[in-house]
Amino acid sequence: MIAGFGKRLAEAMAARGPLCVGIDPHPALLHAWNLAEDARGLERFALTAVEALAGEVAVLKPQSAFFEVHGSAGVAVLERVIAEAREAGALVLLDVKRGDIGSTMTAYAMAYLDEHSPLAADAITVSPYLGYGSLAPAIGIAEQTGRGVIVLARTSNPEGAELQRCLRDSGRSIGQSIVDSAAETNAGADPMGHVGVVAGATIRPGELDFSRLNGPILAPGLGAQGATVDDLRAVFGPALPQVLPATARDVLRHGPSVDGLRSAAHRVRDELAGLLL
Ligand SMILES: O=c1ccn([C@@H]2O[C@H](COP(=O)(O)O)[C@@H](O)[C@H]2O)c(=O)[nH]1
Repeated sequence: MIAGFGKRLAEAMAARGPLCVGIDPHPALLHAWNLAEDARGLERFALTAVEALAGEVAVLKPQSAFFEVHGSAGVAVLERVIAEAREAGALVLLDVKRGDIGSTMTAYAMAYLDEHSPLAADAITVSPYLGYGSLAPAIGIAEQTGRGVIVLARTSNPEGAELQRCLRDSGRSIGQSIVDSAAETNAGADPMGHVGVVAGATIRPGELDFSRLNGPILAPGLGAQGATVDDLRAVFGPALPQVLPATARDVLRHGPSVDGLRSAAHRVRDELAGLLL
């Protein structure tokens, strides 16, 4: 039986350090790497990032939007990126932020979490805007296939606060209620469950209580969005062992040299190593 995503992620973080690097082929980065803004440029960019990083960091996070923008050729590149990164030993978290009514959610789950799909990653990001319960098909299929689902709770962008900090009747914020729902799903899992949450490294310290989560916390916002390692310490405190800090542009701007990308990732990884001391 395949091990659960929580266990696989905990092992990868212990072996390689807790760093997730995003593969975000922004047009500006393609230009900076002297690549054409087309599917061939995309392919060179993304596979260079895989070559440089897949043997080094715990998790690679391709941003689906930057592949989809190139149509079917871009999606074909994404399929290769997922396969080659996994082959080289990285866990692949596909940042695709899907969410829909349950019956459609099943199709999304089959597309990204079923073993036989060409787009199957180790985990995906999902949006709970249609209700945490609507994500049940993805959560169930992920559990069966040893994969993970990372639910947006309190995103790193400044606009996220207006919705995610709103209080529900229970007095909890929407973001906190997502964390609490994930905690219910993960209860009893060891070392942690397969349902994670997104909580930006940019949010205010003390906004969320992760004490019952028992699952991974994807923390984007490090680097280009302004968050620092000190912010991670302040925001996540005792939950730091579950935190997977994520950064994309801050590493990718050191390409196209494979050594440059690798050194940049190592610098961030080494800085993060001090977090748990
Ligand atoms: O709350 C969120 C959720 C996802 N993201 C994604 O992460 C990367 C961030 O890239 P940087 O270059 O490190 O800023 C990007 O793909 C976002 O879509 C996020 O930033 N915040």
